[in-house]
Amino acid sequence: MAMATASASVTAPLIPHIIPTRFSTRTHHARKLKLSLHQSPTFPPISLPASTRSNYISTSVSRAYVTGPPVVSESDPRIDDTEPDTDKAEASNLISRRLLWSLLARHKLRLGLSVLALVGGTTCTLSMPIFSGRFFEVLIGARPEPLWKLLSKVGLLYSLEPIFTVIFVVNMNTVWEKVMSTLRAQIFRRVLIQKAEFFDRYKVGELSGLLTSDLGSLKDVVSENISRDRGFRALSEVVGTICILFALSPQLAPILGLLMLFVSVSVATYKRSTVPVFKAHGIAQASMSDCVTETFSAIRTVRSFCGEKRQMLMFGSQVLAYQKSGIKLGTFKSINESLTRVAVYISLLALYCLGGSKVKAGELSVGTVASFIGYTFTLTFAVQGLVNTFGDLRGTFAAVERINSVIAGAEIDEALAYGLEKEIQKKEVNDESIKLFISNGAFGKSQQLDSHYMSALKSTSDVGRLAWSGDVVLEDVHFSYPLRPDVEILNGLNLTLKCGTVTALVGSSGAGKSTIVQLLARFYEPTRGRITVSGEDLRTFDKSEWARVVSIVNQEPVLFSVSVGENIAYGLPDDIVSKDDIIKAAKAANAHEFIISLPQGYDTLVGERGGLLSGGQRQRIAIARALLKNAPILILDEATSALDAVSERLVQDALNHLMKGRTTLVIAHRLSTVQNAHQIALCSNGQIAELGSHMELLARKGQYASLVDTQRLAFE
Ligand SMILES: Nc1ncnc2c1ncn2[C@@H]1O[C@H](COP(=O)(O)OP(=O)(O)OP(=O)(O)O)[C@@H](O)[C@H]1O
Repeated sequence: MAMATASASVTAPLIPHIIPTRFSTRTHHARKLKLSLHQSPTFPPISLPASTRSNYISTSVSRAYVTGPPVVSESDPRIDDTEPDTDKAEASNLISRRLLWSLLARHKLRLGLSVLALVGGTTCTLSMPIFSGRFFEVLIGARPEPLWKLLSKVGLLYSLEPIFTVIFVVNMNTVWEKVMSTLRAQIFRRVLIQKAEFFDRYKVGELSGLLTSDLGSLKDVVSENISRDRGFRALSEVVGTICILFALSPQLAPILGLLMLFVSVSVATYKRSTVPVFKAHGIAQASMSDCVTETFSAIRTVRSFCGEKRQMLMFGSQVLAYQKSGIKLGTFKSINESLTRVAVYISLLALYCLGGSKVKAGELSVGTVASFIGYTFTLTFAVQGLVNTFGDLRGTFAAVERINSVIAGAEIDEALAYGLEKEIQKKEVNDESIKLFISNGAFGKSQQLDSHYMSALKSTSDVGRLAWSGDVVLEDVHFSYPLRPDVEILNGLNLTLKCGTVTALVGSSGAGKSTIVQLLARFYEPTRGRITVSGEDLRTFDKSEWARVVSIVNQEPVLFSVSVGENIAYGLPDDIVSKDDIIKAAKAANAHEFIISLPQGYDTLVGERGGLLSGGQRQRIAIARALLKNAPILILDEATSALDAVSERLVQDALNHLMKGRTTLVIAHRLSTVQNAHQIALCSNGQIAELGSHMELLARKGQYASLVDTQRLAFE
């Protein structure tokens, strides 16, 4: 583009008009589950790997579903899980041609207007050289038309062309921005409802790349190609120019037109082949900036190791690499720019020779040759724009394939997806940002909510009531992480968390304590066995409902980079939380005092992941957040080891307050917590090996007693 503009400025004096981006005992449940994995009523069906399917249809899973009636009868048409292969392929591709068309079809009026403006603008552009030719003919007296009349027509063309351009660009851009917003929102939602193993498999950077650079490439294919010398306009200008050349001079057009096409395509293809040089310069710049970021973010480590010289060496070599690629880039830039001119010069020279001789022989008018000069420029720039557009398309196809391959190979967490769908539907339809996530059928029939499945799930009030009044029981729980299916982490674990009491979970590192927490939080589901609350299998509740009754406070709580107040209010993300409630929660969490001493009090920003606060402050905010949430079940990864004595006491007081009256499971790190718990469970070899009070377990002189012996100091 820059090159084209530069070249255009050279030619501008010659030709003034060239101015150049988702239950009973037996196999029903297993079948239903298998089905729903294939035929999500909310999202396009996803084909599962064979290993995953067999997990879901194992008898142990059906055993898990012993609480409710069968949801889907044998006659239900959805039981048939065979689908045509083409449908499967189409369904697994989130971004398909069909989807893009259906999203574009929502903007028929704007698209129609764009097409009209494109035709109008191209007509104006392509008419200009004709009028230039006539202008010369009038000047030399070869055309008996008054000059003012001709100039007024030229003036009209000059006024209309920019108007058509504005109408075309504004409408195309608006339509594409809207399509891209819907796509971006839907991909975000699709990633958000993936099973936990999806996030084990892909790095955060890879996922954010899908939504930023990959989707950005799809956006650019239109946004960057609606300018005068790219995309549709370039295509229409190339086709139009060739037609006009033939109409003006059937003798000259085959030779000149083909020559111009050949030269322009060759130059444009060569220029396109230099794109890696431009990219290499960008990569050199990125490495230089990575080096700066790494050095200054780890400045204390650099200083403590006297690493300044090493960092200088590293930065120096990056600077030299950047310099080298910059010089190379400059050379290629100038070659590219010159080549554009060479393309124009060759075409012009051929025109002067052939056209000139025809004029001399009286076979062609001066005006026609003058028009040909204009078309030489139009064709040269339009062809180069077109080659660039095709190059962009290649990158876009690769990006779309990347998005589709990541999404197609993944499984939607259905219990989460259904709950989310219900939530979205509850929201005010006027809320613009939620509207983006409502696909209105654009993502296929399967996007509609399966009310049959939904009605089978227990209502929200049920979960809350059951969790506040009943025990949470892990019954014969077996579990392997999906990414390591051969390694059984839990093998027939049984544990009852008595309602309103504290259970301390202890065990050696890697025993599976955090895994139990992950299952209780339903980040993963047991491979065999079940977890119940008041006797009801957790899988009969959608995950959003379950999430509302469980609070988790981690060892290293993650805060969002918003204000302290907003972080506490996140305990109830869908509600408007009053400042009084936030302060109440903060006070109960021993956090109020330090918060009001911050520069902007509750409005103080906490920085990335809460980095502007101390570890103890972050934990107390997380505790305040959990207090505000007021969930009946509490999971605590007690961690006070990193805190000083004062912080530790403040955090411990806050935790004691939080645990009161709740069914609590705490991965205990401190002896005092273990001693004060109603029961202690020792996890070993994927099972609860010992269970009882501190004194009972000590008297047993088993693993717990030796753990206390060997780690007494750590506990205290
Ligand atoms: N996402 C995962 N995918 C695969 N394996 C995992 C995953 N998370 C944990 N594991 C494995 O599961 C086993 C149990 O890990 P877990 O984190 O539950 O132990 P833990 O008792 O909490 O240990 P610690 O006290 O050190 O935190 C370990 O062998 C670990 O490597």
